[in-house]
Amino acid sequence: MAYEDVVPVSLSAKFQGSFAYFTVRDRMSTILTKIIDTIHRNKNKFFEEHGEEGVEAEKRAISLLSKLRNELQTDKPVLVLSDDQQDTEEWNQYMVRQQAVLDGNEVPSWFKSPWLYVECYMYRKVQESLNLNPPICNFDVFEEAKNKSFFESQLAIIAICTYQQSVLNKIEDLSEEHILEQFLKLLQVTLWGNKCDLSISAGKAISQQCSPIDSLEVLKPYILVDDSRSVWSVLINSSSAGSPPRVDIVLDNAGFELVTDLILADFLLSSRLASTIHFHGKYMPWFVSDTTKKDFEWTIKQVLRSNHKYMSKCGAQWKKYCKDGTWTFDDHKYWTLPHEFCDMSQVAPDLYNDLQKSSLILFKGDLNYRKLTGDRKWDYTVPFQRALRGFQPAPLCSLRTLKADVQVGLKPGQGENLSAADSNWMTNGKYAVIQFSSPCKQ
Ligand SMILES: O=P(O)(O)OC[C@@]1(O)O[C@H](CO)[C@@H](O)[C@@H]1O
Ligand SMILES: [Mn+2]
Repeated sequence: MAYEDVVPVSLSAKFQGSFAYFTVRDRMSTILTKIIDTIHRNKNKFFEEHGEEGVEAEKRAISLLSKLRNELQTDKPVLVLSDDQQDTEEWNQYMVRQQAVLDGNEVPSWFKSPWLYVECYMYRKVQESLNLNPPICNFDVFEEAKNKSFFESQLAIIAICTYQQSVLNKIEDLSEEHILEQFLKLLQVTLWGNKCDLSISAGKAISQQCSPIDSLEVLKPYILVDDSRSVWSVLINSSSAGSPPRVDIVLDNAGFELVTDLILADFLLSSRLASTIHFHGKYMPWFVSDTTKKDFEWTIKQVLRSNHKYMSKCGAQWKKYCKDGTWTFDDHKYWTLPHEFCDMSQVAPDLYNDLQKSSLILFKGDLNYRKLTGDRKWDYTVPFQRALRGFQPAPLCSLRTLKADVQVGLKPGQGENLSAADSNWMTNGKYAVIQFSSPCKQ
C-alpha cells in the first residue's frame, strides 16, 4: 500500500493518563461487573427455561467473566479463544500478529496492546463465556439496557416521527431546495443521535429527552467538519442520472440513534434520493448498545405497535420496506472483528466487494470512526482520506460525535484552539463531524 511507510502508533492504555488508559482501567472493568450482575439477576429465567442446567451455565459463565475481569485489572496476557465459532480462528490469528509487532519478550496484554484490539477482544470474550455454556449462549447481556434506553427516549421518538410524517405528507410538492433543507436536518438528527451510546457511560442510561429538531441550530457550532453538501451531491447526481442509488448505513447504537437512522433511510426513499437501503449491524452483542438483528427487528416492531398515530405509521412503512426488500439487514462478522477497515479488502473481500456496489456508505458512530482511521495518533490536520489508508469501497461519510481521542481532517490550528477552550473536546461527546471521502478525490 502506497501510504504504508509512515503510520502513527495505535492508541493504547500503555500511554498512562490517556483516554485509552482510563477506559481500560475504569470503564471496561465497570462494564464487566455490570454484565456479571445482569447474568446473575437472570438466574431464575435460566432456571425456568433450562432447569438446573441453566443455573449451572449461569454459574460457569460468571466464573469465566470474573476471571476475565481479574486478568484485565492485573494486565495479564490476552488468551486464545476456545469456543470454536466461525470467527475463533481469525481472532487467534490476529493475536499472533499482535505478538509479532511487540518486542521479542513481550506478549499482548490489556494495558500494552492497542486499545481498539483489547476493547473489541473484551466483548468477544464475553460472548465466549456464553458460547461455552450452550443453554444460555443466545442471551444478550445488554438487551435490557438497550430496550430501556428506547423506552426512555419515547417523547423524542414521537417528536421525530411526527415531524417525519409532516414532511412525508407534502414530499411530492417539495422543490429540490426544500428537499435539500430536510435532508440536511435529518442528517444532523442522525448525527446527534450518536450521543446516545451506552458504552461511554459504562452502561448508565442515556436517552434523548427533548425534540431533536428543535436543538439543531444550537448544536450547529459543535460540528467541527461539515461535508454534508458533498453527501448531497453524490445523492442528487446519481438520482438525476436516472437511477436513484443504493445507500448503505453501517449502524451503531440501538435505541434513539437507530430510530434516527431509520427516519433518514425512510426520507431518502420517499424523496427518491435512494432506491434501496442496506443496513449493516452486529452479529453479537457489542460495545453495550450496538444494534444486532434482533434489536433492529424489535425496534421496528415497537414503533409499529405504538399507540401514537404517527409513530405507528412510521413503523408500518418500515415493516413494509423490510418485507419487500427495499431495506436489507446484514450482520457480517467483520464488524465484530478488531481490524481497522483498511484491512477489509484482504480479510473480508466478500464484504468489501459488496460495499463497492453502493453509491454512498454512511458510517455511524465513534467506534466506526476509530476503525476507519485505525485508532491511531494522527495529527489533527491529516486529510481524512489519508487516514483511511486505501479503504474506499465507494463514496463514504462518517457521522460521529467525538468520544475517543482520534480526529483527522481539521483546519490548521483548529484542534489547538479547541484544546485551549475545552480540554475534553475529543471525548465528551459534545462535538461531532460529518466527514466525507470519495474515490474521485483520490
Ligand atoms: O461507537 P459509539 O457507540 O459511538 O461509541 C462507542 C464508545 O463509546 O466506546 C468507547 C468507550 O468504551 C469509546 O471509544 C467509543 O466512543
Ligand atoms: Mn456503539
